[in-house]
Amino acid sequence: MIEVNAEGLEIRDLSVSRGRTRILDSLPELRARRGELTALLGPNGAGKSTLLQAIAGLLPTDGELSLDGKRLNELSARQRAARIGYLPQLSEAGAMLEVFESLLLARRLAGHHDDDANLAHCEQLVEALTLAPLASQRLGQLSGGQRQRVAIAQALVREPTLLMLDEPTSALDLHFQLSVLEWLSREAREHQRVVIVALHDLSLAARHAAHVWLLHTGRLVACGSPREVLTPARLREVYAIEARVEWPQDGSPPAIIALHAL
Ligand SMILES: Nc1ncnc2c1ncn2[C@@H]1O[C@H](COP(=O)(O)OP(=O)(O)OP(=O)(O)O)[C@@H](O)[C@H]1O
Repeated sequence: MIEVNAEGLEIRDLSVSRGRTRILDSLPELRARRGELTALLGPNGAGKSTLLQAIAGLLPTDGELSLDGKRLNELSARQRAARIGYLPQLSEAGAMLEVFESLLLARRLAGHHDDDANLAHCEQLVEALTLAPLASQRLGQLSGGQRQRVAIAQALVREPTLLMLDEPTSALDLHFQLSVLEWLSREAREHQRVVIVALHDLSLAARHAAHVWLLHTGRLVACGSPREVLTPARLREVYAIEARVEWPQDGSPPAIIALHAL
């Protein structure tokens, strides 16, 4: 029986600077719920990575960030690492490690110390993400898309309460774009995790996200369901594109088609 907990991640009046430059400016109250996939959207330079890094504790912040009612800045580094999984945009770390080894290591670093359970969990995940053919290859020998799938597994294997992935599908082929997003929304639902995914593919976001945060030049432009947020007028304003937005009545997936740049 899954315990439903709707608290999740809460952001209030958040500002983030890098050096003297303010990148995110007073984001108002925002919530990412347990059990849901939240898509973080916005054009290049909008502040998506900055927001994820700030939540992960990698950048100083003003304002409030809490997870299940507990303020993140009051957690120790170890407590944060156990609760939060963060997959950066590009990661080249650990090129000499083998894939399976890297998963075991990620799990131990997140505070899971039962070796038998760790082995069983990693084997299960490798199977589920169809990584078995890559299990004994070194990370440095993988293609960009294969490395990205392993990095997603490294974030998942930690079983964090809050899982954040920065453009996790950027190097993936069409099959894996769909299956990774399906996997992430199932992870959120079945394990009541908070999952936040920064994406550029608006159709994927519309199809898989329960909730969308749309950023533009360091500000929150809109949040809500994909259908509420992703309107042609807003896409014109934020992305400077003319787009066709389709929400079919027959249950087929939504589509957001960029027609031309303005
Ligand atoms: N390490 C850094 N030092 C200084 N400024 C930075 C740094 N990283 C990003 N910025 C600036 O912060 C702003 C937001 O960048 P960020 O990477 O958060 O955007 P993004 O929405 O993730 O963009 P993209 O879609 O291109 O990945 C940009 O103006 C960028 O130039």
